[in-house]
Amino acid sequence: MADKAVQVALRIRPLVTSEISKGCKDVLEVYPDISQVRIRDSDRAFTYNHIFGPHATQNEVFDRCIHHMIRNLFSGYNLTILAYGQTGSGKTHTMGTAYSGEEDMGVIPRAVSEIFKHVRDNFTYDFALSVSFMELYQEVLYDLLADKSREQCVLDIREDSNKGVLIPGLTEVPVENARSVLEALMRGSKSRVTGATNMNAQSSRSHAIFTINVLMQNKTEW
Ligand SMILES: Nc1ncnc2c1ncn2[C@@H]1O[C@H](COP(=O)(O)OP(=O)(O)OP(=O)(O)O)[C@@H](O)[C@H]1O
Repeated sequence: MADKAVQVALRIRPLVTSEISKGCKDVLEVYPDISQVRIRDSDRAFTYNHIFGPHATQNEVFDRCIHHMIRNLFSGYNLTILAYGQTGSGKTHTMGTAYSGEEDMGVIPRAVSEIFKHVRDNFTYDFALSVSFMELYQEVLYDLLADKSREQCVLDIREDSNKGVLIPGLTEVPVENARSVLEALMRGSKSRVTGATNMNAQSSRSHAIFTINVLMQNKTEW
């Protein structure tokens, strides 16, 4: 597991309509066999664990990068899926953070469905799952699942030498099925700050962390 503890995938999104109308062109050449991209007309090349070209589907991304890791959760490992990239590069689309129930689902809704498949198929353990959702905007942390006004949703970040980083007061919503997780995801997404940037008319303008906590206990130990 150690050599695979961190995997980096590159996803190249297709040009969006505004870019096509400005005459923008793709500048990356993909070499899937060696997991490499090269910048056209240059000698600069970059290698990743996985590369997805502009035509890759949401399903391919999930299947190749995430699906096999979900089961590690049930062996007690923490799993972080982090999307990183400049504004408009496709983080929200890939993660499915702005899930509305209609679009081609991104990573989070697919991961949620997979987690509940494991829970349903496992008869040895009892499970208690909960979710939290927070947003870091201009160095202030907000609780996206608290039923309060925005000003009352501000959270503190504290450090504890034993427990690491703590967020006292963060709302944790107990969830019993995939549907209730996705409802929490949609509810929290609506409270996020959005605005337009030069690169993205619907930019999120913040960092968001959606956490699923899985507590499992052997039925014979109760
Ligand atoms: N793989 C893809 N296929 C088709 N369209 C995509 C893809 N990835 C992103 N897009 C589109 O590109 C635009 C920008 O994507 P998105 O909002 O996900 O970017 P972002 O990285 O979250 O930006 P920001 O940091 O500004 O919030 C959106 O219109 C989105 O629908």
